[in-house]
Amino acid sequence: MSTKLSVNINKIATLRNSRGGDVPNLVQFAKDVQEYGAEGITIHPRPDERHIRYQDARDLKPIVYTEYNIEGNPIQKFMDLVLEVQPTQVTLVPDAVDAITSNAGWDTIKHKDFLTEVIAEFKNNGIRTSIFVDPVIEMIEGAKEVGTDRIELYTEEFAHQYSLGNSKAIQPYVDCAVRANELEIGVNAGHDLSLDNIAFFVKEIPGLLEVSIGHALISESLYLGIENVVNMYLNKLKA
Ligand SMILES: CC(=O)[C@@H](O)[C@H](O)COP(=O)(O)O
Ligand SMILES: NCC(=O)COP(=O)(O)O
Repeated sequence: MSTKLSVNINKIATLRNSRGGDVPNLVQFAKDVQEYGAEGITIHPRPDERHIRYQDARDLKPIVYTEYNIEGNPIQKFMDLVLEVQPTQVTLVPDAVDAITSNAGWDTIKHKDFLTEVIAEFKNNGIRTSIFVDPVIEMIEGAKEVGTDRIELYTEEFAHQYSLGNSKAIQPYVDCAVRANELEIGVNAGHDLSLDNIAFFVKEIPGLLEVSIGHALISESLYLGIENVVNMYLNKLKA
């Protein structure tokens, strides 16, 4: 079993929106990265539509033939969109509306009843569920209680520590992945993963099913080219 690469295209929408037109075209970009080898497309339509717009989620649906992952805080408007679009997977993220980016995982104990209800709604509609969590064992065990198919390990702290030379920061993620595997919860990961840290991360994490990568991948592509970078990630994931 190898780890799938899902390309988060939020930053393409950021660039598009900056001039008010349709360049770069988001749909064409999603078609192209799949052709280059991406095994999924991830988007994160935020309530203020600062980058991905709700209409983008609809426009992308017919052209995503790999895995389609829509991330977001399950406010009613988001839930309605996901149920309408029917992606492969929905990833629930407890974002504050004004957050500059995703910056925390779910408290799966405190929000057990809410998450149980929301997850059941998506699963009853045939959509695979994942929830964004910090690498804390109790949160993984809470994830089992709410019935999610998968978790997404929030990897910002790992990425930051790894960049400082502290590779031991991987340990909580290893422990949580082991526990998730024991509980038969699928393991995804994302946030600040990059060409610098991905090979080490994927080597150490047991049963890693998917990584979703956007900010670093798009930034690296400015220098190395998107087709080249997608294949660099694929090679590191399959090594
Ligand atoms: C949940 C997560 O860490 C990312 O998927 C998120 O989509 C990043 O959002 P921005 O692209 O708005 O920073
Ligand atoms: N879920 C993580 C994601 O989709 C992309 O996060 P990042 O690579 O933009 O930090």
